[in-house]
Amino acid sequence: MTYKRVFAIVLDSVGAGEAPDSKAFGDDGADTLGHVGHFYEGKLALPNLASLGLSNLHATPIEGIPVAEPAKGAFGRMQEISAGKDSMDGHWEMMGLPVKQPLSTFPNGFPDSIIDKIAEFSGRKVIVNKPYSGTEVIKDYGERQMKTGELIVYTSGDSVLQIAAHEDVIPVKELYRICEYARTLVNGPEYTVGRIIARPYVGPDKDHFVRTANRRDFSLEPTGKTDLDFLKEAGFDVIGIGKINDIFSGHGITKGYHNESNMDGMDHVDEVMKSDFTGFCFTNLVDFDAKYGHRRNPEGFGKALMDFDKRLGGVIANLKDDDLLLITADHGNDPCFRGTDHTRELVPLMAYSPTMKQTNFSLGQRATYADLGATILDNFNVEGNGVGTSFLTEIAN
Ligand SMILES: O=P(O)(O)O[C@H]1O[C@H](CO)[C@@H](O)[C@H]1O
Ligand SMILES: [Mn+2]
Ligand SMILES: [Mn+2]
Repeated sequence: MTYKRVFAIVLDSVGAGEAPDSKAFGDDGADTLGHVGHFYEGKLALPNLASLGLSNLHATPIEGIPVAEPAKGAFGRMQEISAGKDSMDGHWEMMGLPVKQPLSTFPNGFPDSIIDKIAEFSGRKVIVNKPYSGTEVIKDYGERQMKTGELIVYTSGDSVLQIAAHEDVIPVKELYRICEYARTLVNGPEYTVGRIIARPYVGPDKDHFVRTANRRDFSLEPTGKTDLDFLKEAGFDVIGIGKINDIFSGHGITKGYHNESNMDGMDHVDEVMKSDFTGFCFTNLVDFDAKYGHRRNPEGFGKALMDFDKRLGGVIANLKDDDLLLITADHGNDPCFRGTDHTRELVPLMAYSPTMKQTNFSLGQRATYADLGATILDNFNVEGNGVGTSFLTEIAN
């Protein structure tokens, strides 16, 4: 074992620029970090991410983020090989299970065969049933739902079936039950949907509706073993923070924490860092994506990055000699791009330990996100499914 504890933090949707296949997704030109930096005209202050090589790894330096000379650790970018660009694809691929078969998407809404069953099960009429932004859909249909108790079902460019419900009209527990039922309808073979997402919200009227932290993702069961399973079976601790537990349907996780927000997530990271464990702590911070990326709000996105960066300073300071920190993302969500969907991009990769031998070097452009999990398995001498190439020797202490 090289490192006793490995911490990976996924900055959900913080893409690092165009990927070789961006065009095939209609996303050529997307660059989440580059465009947020440009929006801030040099005032995006991310000193800790910068010290780990955030600008070094980008094709050209990000505006306002100095190239670290030298960078504290190793840096690079990773390319996605999964068919989709959703969180599930990204996280599964990081853990050695790329999603090779495209999952079902519904640009024209879900077929009656699915909608009718949801209506019958819930005893509620289904409305909307088309791609929509989740904050817009409650603005447009929330007041109606408060009167009628109908279910707001919508989707996006991703393989997702989302159900929005006012917490006072459809209690959260009932919403979860409906989502669990909807899950059973789309596990294949006809339709295979990545995630059913419960989207509860509160508020008196359309100008004051807010979505709550009771969001829950009901993912497809992993279609095979992931690196998390291999680690757990080998007796290591596998701690999931944020929607990690949901994304893997609890598989391979020994302890899970639900996040209220990015800052709450970082509180959990701090708490776990203070504990003694041997294994892997996997964190997802979703606010970048849900609150700013899909909302095409570059200002909020940059602010969230700066808030994270402040907390990162504490994490770096608290790392023990045998801790390894990895920072990456699951896809892009360029807040300056057209539409409101995720963007196919390369993702950043930063690796740092206070004791790593070699520093200030590039890990290059990794051919798959699975290199991350392969490195973690290699660190713990655990055999996996052979997907991905470990870069442990390069970052060893
Ligand atoms: O618009 P909201 O509800 O945030 O939904 C977004 O969140 C989903 C998961 O990231 C995406 O597929 C997109 O639909
Ligand atoms: Mn995501
Ligand atoms: Mn998203």
